[in-house]
Amino acid sequence: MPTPTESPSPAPAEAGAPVIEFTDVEKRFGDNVVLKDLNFSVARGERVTLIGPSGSGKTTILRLVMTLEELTGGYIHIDGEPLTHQQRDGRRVPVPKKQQKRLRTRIGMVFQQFNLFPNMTVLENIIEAPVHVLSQSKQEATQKAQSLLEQVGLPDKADAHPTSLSGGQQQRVAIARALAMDPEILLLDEVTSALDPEVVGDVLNILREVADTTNVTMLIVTHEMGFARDVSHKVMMFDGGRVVEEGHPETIFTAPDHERTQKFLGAVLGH
Ligand SMILES: Nc1ncnc2c1ncn2[C@@H]1O[C@H](COP(=O)(O)OP(=O)(O)OP(=O)(O)O)[C@@H](O)[C@H]1O
Repeated sequence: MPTPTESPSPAPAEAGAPVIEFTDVEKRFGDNVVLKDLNFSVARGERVTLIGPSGSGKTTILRLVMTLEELTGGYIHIDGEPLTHQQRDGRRVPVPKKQQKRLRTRIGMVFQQFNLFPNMTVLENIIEAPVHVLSQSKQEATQKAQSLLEQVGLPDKADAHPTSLSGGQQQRVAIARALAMDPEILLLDEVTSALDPEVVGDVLNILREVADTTNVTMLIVTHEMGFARDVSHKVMMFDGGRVVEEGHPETIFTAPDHERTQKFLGAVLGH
């Protein structure tokens, strides 16, 4: 198990078919082409950090996987199944909504701004999807929620409302809510960017533990390069809507003579 100072070993070679696959993905907002002919794949259990200049489309990639944005070109496959569009008789057509919904239940996302339901208690936030989407009994979902609240260090907050919690506490609830669905894929979108510096470490340690103790596939957008280095098997750098560099974090973060890497690290670290 990696300690916080070690990088993880490469993802297992037997990982097999990709669990996330982008094929010729294009995303445009009006005339603004954000992603163009984007191709990459992520193996099962692999943890990949996306880095790149502001506006390069990192968040958009996560939101496309979560089906929060409409895919304007190309294909995304989850575990070999088309997520939003497929080819039929040489044409690109949408997949049935039911299929999209089913695949989506296997994906969890934690957002920069927590996105908890303010009118629900912490417990209600966590059990909402397991009960309504996975049809778990309320009792089963509540039991699991309690254990997740312990895992994130908030065992006595089940009845609290999100607004009465600090940012760090809200983010821990959001992590518990994502984990309550037992996701195969966890998307982390700058999850510490809205937090006070003194609580960032606590939240990252919870996520380190998730990385150490589960086989969940992770796509991570973060400015916390220490965290990225500790948990990622791979770092992918984006620019101009494409992957311009990828590699093991040790290679990417420590290549002193690599001009482009240094430029990107400078950009993300604000140097
Ligand atoms: N809902 C939207 N409507 C219009 N344009 C959008 C929308 N969401 C994102 N964009 C545009 O897409 C581009 C990529 O945004 P995105 O947030 O994915 O970049 P990012 O790499 O995550 O940036 P940052 O590091 O600053 O968070 C930007 O030009 C942004 O303005």
